Amino acid sequence: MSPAPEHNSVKVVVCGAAGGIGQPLSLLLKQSDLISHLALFDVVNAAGVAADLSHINTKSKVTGHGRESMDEALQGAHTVVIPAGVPRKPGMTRDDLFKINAGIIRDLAEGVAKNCPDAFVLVISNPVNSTVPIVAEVLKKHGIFNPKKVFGISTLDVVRSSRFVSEVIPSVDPKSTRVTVVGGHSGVTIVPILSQIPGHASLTQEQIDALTHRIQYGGDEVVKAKDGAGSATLSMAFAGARFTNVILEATVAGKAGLVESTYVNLAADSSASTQAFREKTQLDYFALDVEFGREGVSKIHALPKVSAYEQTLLDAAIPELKANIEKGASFITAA
Ligand SMILES: NC(=O)c1ccc[n+]([C@@H]2O[C@H](COP(=O)([O-])OP(=O)(O)OC[C@H]3O[C@@H](n4cnc5c(N)ncnc54)[C@H](O)[C@@H]3O)[C@@H](O)[C@H]2O)c1
Ligand SMILES: O=C(O)C[C@H](O)C(=O)O
Repeated sequence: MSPAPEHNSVKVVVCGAAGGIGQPLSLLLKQSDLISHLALFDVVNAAGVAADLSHINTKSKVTGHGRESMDEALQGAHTVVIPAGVPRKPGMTRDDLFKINAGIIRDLAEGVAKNCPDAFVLVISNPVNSTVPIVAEVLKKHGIFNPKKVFGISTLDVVRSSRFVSEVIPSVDPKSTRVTVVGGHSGVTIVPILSQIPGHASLTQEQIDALTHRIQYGGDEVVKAKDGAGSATLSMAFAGARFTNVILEATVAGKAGLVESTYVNLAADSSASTQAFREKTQLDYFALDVEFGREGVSKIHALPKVSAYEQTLLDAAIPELKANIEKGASFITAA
């Protein structure tokens, strides 16, 4: 077991820190007392963003690192958060981003292997269903993959679910109601388990259909509204900071019992129930509720009881997810 990091030696790196997500995410992370050094890496304008944030009177030191200094940025990191890469424009799927983002993620994962092999790696860049397997395969190639420490941030699906459900069921408080969202992070692979939320019985099937569709395609709503200027950035920064803070609270502050849905390698939990699920689905990655401890994943919660309707959603999600995972993994293994 690795020793708990001292609060004054927790370096968090944001890769893609000058982007639409990277800037507000870095701003939110600057507010954390658990971070002692916030390193901002980007191929453009990292120094400017870092200079700006460095004036905020919170605990962390802020440094900026440009194209030539990725190694310096990543050196000794505790946690690496990755929103680097291109976002969608109207008419594109997340998978259309693979051509450009796969190589960016591979190179960043190589940087992690070289400079901070023990780091927690939190991937935001799309297509998440494929970029997480890319990171894992690079780390496996170097013999350092720890499935308890690599995550796809699917928190935005959870955040949207809580908000959208509260608009339909007035008794639901969007802040305190956490909806379990499983599967992956794109279209039909996003499966919200609405049958488990309080007040579900009051929903008509038409409302369940509409809510499910809105959660699965919430990203498209933003892409359409931004009309060519990108995809969700502010809500993603909020979701990304929420997930990063959970990781820091569990691994640095030692807070027990924290649970968040995240896209994770199912080898992270060797329990019979997780391995039976892996066997049944034939999937190596799946978003499920995960409980965190000092070392990262402490437990992957079983898929909750699902309704017949949700089972049809899962049946549609699994083949697409499988193809997405294979595409990401083979980008490294077949190279
Ligand atoms: N997981 C999610 O729920 C979720 C939500 C929203 C967006 N995203 C994804 O996040 C990614 C970023 O979105 P955005 O709106 O911030 O895009 P953006 O274009 O505004 O910012 C991306 C940043 O990455 C930087 N970058 C590019 N290549 C890099 C490299 N090799 N190393 C370091 N930095 C590099 C760019 O210079 C830019 O500053 C996209 O792929 C998008 O699809 C994911
Ligand atoms: O929709 C996108 O492309 C960005 C992100 O994955 C989202 O869900 O908002």
